Amino acid sequence: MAGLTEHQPPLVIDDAINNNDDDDHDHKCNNSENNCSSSSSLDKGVGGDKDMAPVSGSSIHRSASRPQLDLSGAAIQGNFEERDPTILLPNQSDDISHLALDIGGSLIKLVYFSRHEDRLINNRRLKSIKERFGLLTGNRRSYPILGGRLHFVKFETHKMNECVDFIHSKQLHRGGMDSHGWRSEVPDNDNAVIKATGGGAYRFSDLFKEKLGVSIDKEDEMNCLVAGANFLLKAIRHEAFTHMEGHKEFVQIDHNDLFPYLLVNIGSGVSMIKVDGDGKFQRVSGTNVGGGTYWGLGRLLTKCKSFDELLELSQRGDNRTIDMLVGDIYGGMDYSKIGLSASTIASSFGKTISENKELGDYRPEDISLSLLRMISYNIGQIAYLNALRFGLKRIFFGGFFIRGHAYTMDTISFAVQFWSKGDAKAMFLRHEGFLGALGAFMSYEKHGLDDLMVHQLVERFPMGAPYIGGKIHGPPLGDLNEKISWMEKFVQKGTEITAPVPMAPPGTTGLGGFEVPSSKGESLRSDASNLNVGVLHLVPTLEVFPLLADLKTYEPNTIDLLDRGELDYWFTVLSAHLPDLVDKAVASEGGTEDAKRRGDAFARAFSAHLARLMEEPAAYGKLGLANLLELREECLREFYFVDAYRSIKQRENEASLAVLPDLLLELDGMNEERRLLMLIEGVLAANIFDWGSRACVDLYHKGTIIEIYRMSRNKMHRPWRVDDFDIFKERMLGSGDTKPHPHKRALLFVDNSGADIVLGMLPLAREFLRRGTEVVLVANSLPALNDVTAMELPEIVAEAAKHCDILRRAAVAGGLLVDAMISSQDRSIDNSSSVPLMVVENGCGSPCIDLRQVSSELAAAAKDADLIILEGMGRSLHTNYNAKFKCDALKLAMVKNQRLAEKLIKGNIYDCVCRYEPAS
Ligand SMILES: Nc1ncnc2c1ncn2[C@@H]1O[C@H](COP(=O)(O)OP(=O)(O)O)[C@@H](O)[C@H]1O
Ligand SMILES: CC(C)(COP(=O)(O)O)[C@@H](O)C(=O)NCCC(=O)O
Ligand SMILES: [Mn+2]
Repeated sequence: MAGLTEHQPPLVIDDAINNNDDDDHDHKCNNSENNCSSSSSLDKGVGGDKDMAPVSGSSIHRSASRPQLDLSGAAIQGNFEERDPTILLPNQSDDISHLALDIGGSLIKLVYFSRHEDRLINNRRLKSIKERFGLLTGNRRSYPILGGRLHFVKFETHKMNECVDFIHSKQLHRGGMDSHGWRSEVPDNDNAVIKATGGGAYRFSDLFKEKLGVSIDKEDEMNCLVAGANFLLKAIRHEAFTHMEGHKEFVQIDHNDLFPYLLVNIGSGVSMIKVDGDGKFQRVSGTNVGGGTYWGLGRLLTKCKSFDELLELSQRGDNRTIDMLVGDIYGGMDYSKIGLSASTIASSFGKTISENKELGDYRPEDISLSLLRMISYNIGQIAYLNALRFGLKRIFFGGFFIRGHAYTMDTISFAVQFWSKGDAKAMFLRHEGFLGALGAFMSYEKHGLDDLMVHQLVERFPMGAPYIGGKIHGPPLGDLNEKISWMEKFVQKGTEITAPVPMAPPGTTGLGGFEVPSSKGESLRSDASNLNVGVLHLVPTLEVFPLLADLKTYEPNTIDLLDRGELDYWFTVLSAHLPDLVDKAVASEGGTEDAKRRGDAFARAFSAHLARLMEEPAAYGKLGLANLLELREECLREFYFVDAYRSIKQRENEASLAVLPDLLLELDGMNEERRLLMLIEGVLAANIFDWGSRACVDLYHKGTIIEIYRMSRNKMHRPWRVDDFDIFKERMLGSGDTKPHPHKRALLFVDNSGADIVLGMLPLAREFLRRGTEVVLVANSLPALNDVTAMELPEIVAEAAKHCDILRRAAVAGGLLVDAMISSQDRSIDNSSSVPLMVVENGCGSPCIDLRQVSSELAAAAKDADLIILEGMGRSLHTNYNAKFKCDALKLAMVKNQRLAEKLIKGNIYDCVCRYEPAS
């Protein structure tokens, strides 16, 4: 649709409990043998149809802990004999709840929320776990917002008709509010009310009534700006950042120390608001020289057709031809006595008076830059003066004038820094232009957004849409086909993918002067501001892992990609892995034409993200290796690759289960001490099955799964590179006559499918069970590489339990084995005679884990745990290697990457880590 001047990715609000949702309802899954089955392996019971891949539950998850596609009631449409028949997803819905507008002098900002029906939890394992940990008994708060997304769109105000058409085409105006403040599905909208703020709420009130039949409920603009800013600053981890000399840094906001601050909203005009708390504020100043001035004057002086064009021109400008500099007045010298360098602007546009030149004699590029600097600097200065007036140290800048533009932010920051002598700080917001609209949205009563916590929001990155900037028809995540064609179109505009956003430091002289922007690229990329904003999913059930020793100092990432060498290395590794991954992904969906198209689009989208991050590592927030690895998984899901390694996982599970009985027999013939060593060795050896590691994948060509496993075991010589085994053994077995009490509950964070889980972690779990320690297997909510998921574990455990009484009784006690397997009489006997073996999902879909955001069931399971075992590179090295816990912690991994081995443990590839840290 032509009316969209630019697109902002949606703030996605979603829910973990309800296995429902997705707005991509018209995607057709064209593959009969794959994942579009309507029932899961669990629903079928253990030992069910082996031909069905044990991957999905009642829904296919697409984002961490957030189910995306509702497959319930899925049915083949048309001829069953046909190859690749279309499957309908009748319950896939995308009903719209709220719409709020901010109609400003230049732009209309639109925020709308789409939600999804609550669905029943029909997963037995989940139900049993939730019952066990009291998660179904009403001790959680009830969340009024469950499932859905917040979408952000903007239009130019003079194209109001297109905005109205957009609202109409999406039927965003239909329906009134129900008792929860939600839009109810009433067909007629006589009483429908839309919240709106900004001057246009008054100006266009009649038009809305006339064209859409809705009334506008006007909300105070300042109120909305403040509400929007407070929400963003409290609820989003990487919302605010500083930007100085091309360097962007995220600011951790302490919620208890947020107020007071100065909010400077640079829209058409500029408002400066002193904010003292929620709803407590005062508009203390403003200036009429704002975004409208830049856009208006700039248009007149340069004949630019769009704001972006004007901004883009400034990239190639040199303001020295327009501005009168200190050096011009002082014969090329600094005026150092008062701290002014020769390149300081003495008078904006000052040079244009003295020469005998017409407008046409000046380069539009230079004019645009002078204008941009004049206005940005002026606003920065006035903002600082107001901060000074009220003793405020922090100034947050919002409004669409900023547009994520590096030079604008640097100029403002410079002004604040220069005049305050470093005392006050300019900060910017990633959702810069949507503060008012968000505030209007929040003014709907009982929406539940205002008491959200940081850990309940998961940020994802927008795919597809951001890359084509202006000409977008709807929210980027709306429709798979559209998404793919965006990526396809993008190939034609190929250069833009890698065209750098000019982010190079402008280079200040340090004395108040700026050099010209040293732009790397030819143009301002149209998606520059879009890509700064991630997609936010609200997952009300996420919690902080309660066993973290100190949340404040916890940093999940071991490797900080701000180190350029590291970033370059991982960029190369992930790029090199891409073709292979695409092959696997396409094959996992049956290798159809549709799958190939999606595979192609995925590769492009992921490459584009990598390229973007290479240019600006902080584009999406603070970047660590875990974020990159997660981005890859999210990107796969974005293009509907549900589980790229599905068949590999299945094959490896089967091969490993076949040799498990022999292994258990061998272990049972050993004494305790030897057995414990063998078990830990076994975990480390089996961790070699990692399809994310280039080196390991190369190895797999050299033998069968079992041969590689044996080879790996045979190479397990102690001491390992990090070897705390003896301390761990002492805690487990004691020394001399002292027999320590067994742990009460162990949380085993498992990693890969196949040998890793079956021959490594399950036998270890069995040892704990044998010793009377309850075991909780903690596995991914969503697939990531070849990692085993919580959904797949019950079936694996059931298979293993066929050969092992300890596992069987514990699995029964833990509610893992379903009725089909045993009679209820057996169950009651078994229940009383074993500690339970349980499975919980961890709340994420990545090979790494950020323990600030885990599933509520994991958090509940952690309450009684006194030992945690983190296994695998992703969970115990890339993330959490330095994490400290309130309980005993064992970190086990084989290092399958040479660079990491050198850096982290001063060792080599295939070295092992057995790090044990007693409770701190
Ligand atoms: N695509 C765009 N079209 C027009 N103006 C834009 C665009 N992107 C950024 N701007 C800048 O943003 C300003 C509007 O900011 P905004 O926060 O929306 O304020 P308002 O509510 O007054 O419209 C414009 O005056 C212009 O400087
Ligand atoms: C993605 C991984 C962390 C998974 O490792 P795991 O947690 O399974 O031990 C690992 O495969 C990895 O770091 N790969 C990097 C790429 C490479 O070395 O080729
Ligand atoms: Mn793994």
